[in-house]
Amino acid sequence: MASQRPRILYPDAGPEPPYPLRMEGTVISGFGRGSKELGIPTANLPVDTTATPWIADAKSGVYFGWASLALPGSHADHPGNGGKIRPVTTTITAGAHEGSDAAAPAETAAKSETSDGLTSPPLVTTEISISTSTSSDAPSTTPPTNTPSTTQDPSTTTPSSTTPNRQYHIYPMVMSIGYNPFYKNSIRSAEVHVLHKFAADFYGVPMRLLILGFVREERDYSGLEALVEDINIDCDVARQSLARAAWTPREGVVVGGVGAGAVAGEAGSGTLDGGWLVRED
Ligand SMILES: Cc1cc2nc3c(=O)[nH]c(=O)nc-3n(C[C@H](O)[C@H](O)[C@H](O)COP(=O)(O)O)c2cc1C
Ligand SMILES: Nc1ncnc2c1ncn2[C@@H]1O[C@H](COP(=O)(O)OP(=O)(O)O)[C@@H](O)[C@H]1O
Repeated sequence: MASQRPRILYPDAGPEPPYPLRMEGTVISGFGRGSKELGIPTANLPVDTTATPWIADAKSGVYFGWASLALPGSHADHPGNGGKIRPVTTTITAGAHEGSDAAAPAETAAKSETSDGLTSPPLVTTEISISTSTSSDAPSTTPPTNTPSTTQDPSTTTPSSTTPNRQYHIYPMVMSIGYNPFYKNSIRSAEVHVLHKFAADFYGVPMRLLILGFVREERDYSGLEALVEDINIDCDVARQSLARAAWTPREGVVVGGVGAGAVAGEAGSGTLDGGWLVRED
């Protein structure tokens, strides 16, 4: 049963070779189904085997790790945007290896919050930063497309590719690499669900990924609800697996609060080398 899937993967000691794997690019549009059909938006990166040679041989499936985003200062979720961001105290889960059904029921999963980690049962108290926006989902302002674009989306955000000294902020993430057998895609995609509730889209924004482990193979499903249920469990697996010191970056701002004792904005909460995620271009 899906709910019996283990929630913590890999030893506490930290990622094992070939991880961490790195990938970076600019967020492009996909098929527009993530938000609308699944209630789980996914930020797509181009699958470019020149820029990312390892991806040619990477097993299709679900992975977890950390994403960093260089959001423009004008974006509501930019951590430096003091007017829109406030610290709150919340709780997160760690330690439930199996059996605890922390996943949202399939029928409520699409509308329940899956992207900010706030619905997990409590165990570890931490402090996180969240947007004060009351937006219940992440509506895309991008027109629907029939095929995923391979170029930068005409974004509503400020293009940051020309911005010097971009500042990256770190978020936990879960991602899919593959052909989405439920949708029978013919193009291989790399799509990241960031475990944070954003008030606005971030097409065109530079994103880096530090992939720390493999969760499961991609599957076909008899219905949308079963796919959403599994993705919600993937999110739980990522949150709980990352909530250990050796899996949490010691650098930068970790937004989302899954780190071992992590306090958003406080460096040094983990022992993982996350320098690449936040280094300036
Ligand atoms: C964590 C995660 C796991 C996923 N697992 C599967 C899967 O097992 N099978 C599948 O067909 N699609 C899977 N997907 C992909 C979704 O079907 C995909 O996000 C959706 O088609 C939206 O695509 P779009 O961004 O192009 O609109 C997964 C996505 C994520 C983020
Ligand atoms: N938590 C999130 N994780 C990933 N993308 C998000 C999130 N919140 C908002 N977004 C935005 O939503 C977009 C993805 O929406 P989606 O409906 O999957 O469309 P697309 O098929 O174009 O990727 C991302 O490119 C990003 O701009």
